[in-house]
Amino acid sequence: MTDYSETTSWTSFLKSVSSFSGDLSAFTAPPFILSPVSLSEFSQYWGTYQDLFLAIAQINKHNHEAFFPQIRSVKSPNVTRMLAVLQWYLATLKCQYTSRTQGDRFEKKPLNPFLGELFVGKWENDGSKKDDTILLTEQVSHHPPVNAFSIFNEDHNIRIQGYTQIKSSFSKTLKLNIRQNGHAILETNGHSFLITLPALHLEGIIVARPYVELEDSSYIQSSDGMIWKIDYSGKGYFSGQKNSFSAYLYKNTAAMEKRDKPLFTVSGQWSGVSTITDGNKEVLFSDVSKYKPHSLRVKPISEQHCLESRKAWDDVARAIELGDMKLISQTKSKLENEQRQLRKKEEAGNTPWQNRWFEKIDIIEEQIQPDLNGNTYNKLVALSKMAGLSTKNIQSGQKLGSREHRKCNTALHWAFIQDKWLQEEDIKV
Ligand SMILES: CCC(=O)OC[C@H](C)CC[C@H]1O[C@H]2C[C@H]3[C@@H]4CC=C5C[C@@H](O)CC[C@]5(C)[C@H]4CC[C@]3(C)[C@H]2[C@@H]1C
Repeated sequence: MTDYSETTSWTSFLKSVSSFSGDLSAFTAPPFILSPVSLSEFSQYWGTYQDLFLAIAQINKHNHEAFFPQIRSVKSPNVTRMLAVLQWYLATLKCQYTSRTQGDRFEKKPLNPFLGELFVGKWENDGSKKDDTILLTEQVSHHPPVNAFSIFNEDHNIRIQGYTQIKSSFSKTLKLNIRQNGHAILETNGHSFLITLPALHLEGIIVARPYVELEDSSYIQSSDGMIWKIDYSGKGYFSGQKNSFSAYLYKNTAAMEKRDKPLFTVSGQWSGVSTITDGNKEVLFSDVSKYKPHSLRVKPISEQHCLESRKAWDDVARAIELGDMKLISQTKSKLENEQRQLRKKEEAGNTPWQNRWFEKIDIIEEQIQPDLNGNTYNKLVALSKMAGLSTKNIQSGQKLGSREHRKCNTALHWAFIQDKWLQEEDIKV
């Protein structure tokens, strides 16, 4: 296991980050900390556990008791569905935040997606072609960097869409703090769920072996009224285990605010084993290592469009794999100059870049009404209202009436436009 912490490149890098706050891409980190993978690939983690994702769509009043036989007090399909959503969500956290640090690997700096960068793929499930789950991601903004995604399975009638905009800063103790604007909205068979994005930070930077730790709380608000509140903690938080959490299911937000007794409490490690209170017993709820991750099928680079991530970054990725700093900066500058030329041309011709499959929705100006039967953005307004959460452009999961909510007066969000995908002619999955 290589120890980079004593290398001059890492110590000088640490000196440079201590005055850092702002856009991660403003950094030239040493080659060993650069990842050949673009950040536009990270939205795939929402779909990696296909079995758990599709199970949410399969629950109904006839079969719901079969899903958590070990939990005696589950009586309704809605509660079963909320448990299945949490089980899938916990598995996505393991993917999102630990899949790159298995074994002796450590977190690296992903490539910073260019405006319009696309990453598409599919999970081939057993059934018909229509049973494939499709992943579409698009870098809808470069300043600030925003990645939007849509994952859908037609046969199972389940889809999730959302976007994330990360803001980063280094603390005095060289912890890299990451806050996310954005959200995810899951919809299936008339039920919808608003999922807020957790805050995180990177530990282990001093010793050049960074890994992610989640912090604070996030929420999952169901259109059925119930809400999960998930509190994160880790190693060092009152000497807890790393990747720890406690999730509380309330019948609605009022019960959560009043701190009524939760319907269920699930706790443990989101990257491992967790248990659930069932009456006065603790029973196993989830062991993420038992679930089969599904790898995403991505076309070979030779068949990809020039806007597709792995094709566009191929030269840079090879240079990073060679660890050749000169070649890395040459190939990166080539791509970045091409992008700068495009922006200049658009500005000169007054032809701004057109987003491909997503468009910006102004929740405030367009006065979008809360409507659980409306389109995804009526649902965003309705679910946020149910959860008492802000829909403004602030960190995900902040309460209405919070200082950030009062200080911000914009509410611009990114919506997936299905018709734009149906009319797509150049990009194949
Ligand atoms: C100055 C920045 C720098 O180079 O620091 C080097 C650090 C040692 C590496 C920091 C990088 O660590 C990566 C972890 C990435 C997050 C992982 C998962 C997710 C979830 C996904 O749904 C949205 C994106 C997000 C939040 C990633 C954001 C970017 C992170 C923090 C990378 C850091 C740059």
